[in-house]
Amino acid sequence: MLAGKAHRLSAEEREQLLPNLRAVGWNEVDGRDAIFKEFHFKDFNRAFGFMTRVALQAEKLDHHPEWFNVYNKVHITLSTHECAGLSERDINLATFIEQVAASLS
Ligand SMILES: C[C@H](O)[C@H](O)[C@H]1CNC2=NC(N)=NC(=O)C2=N1
Repeated sequence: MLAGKAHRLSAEEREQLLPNLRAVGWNEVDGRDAIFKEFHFKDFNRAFGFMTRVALQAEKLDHHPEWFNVYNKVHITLSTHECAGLSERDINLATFIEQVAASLS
């Protein structure tokens, strides 16, 4: 799960890993090494159901999102404190988040 220390993704790793996430709406944050996406659901129930599933997995992975929710919207920023930037942990969590969102829409 948390195998060893997190390292900031290299340029090569970014080129390999980020396009898939960009293609589904994740963007790099200006002025900070992090990724961001805005999710919209049908209603609060769907949004909170989504957050609940993500929260349980985040706790399992010991890797947690920075997020903001109003009604049916959930804004998520992912970054890794340990390396002060984007690591593979963020990619893994974003990939899991996509699976949950797909199963709820
Ligand atoms: C002490 C604890 O393991 C760390 O603070 C974990 C918890 N959750 C985390 N979440 C995120 N997004 N980045 C981290 O570096 C991180 N570190």
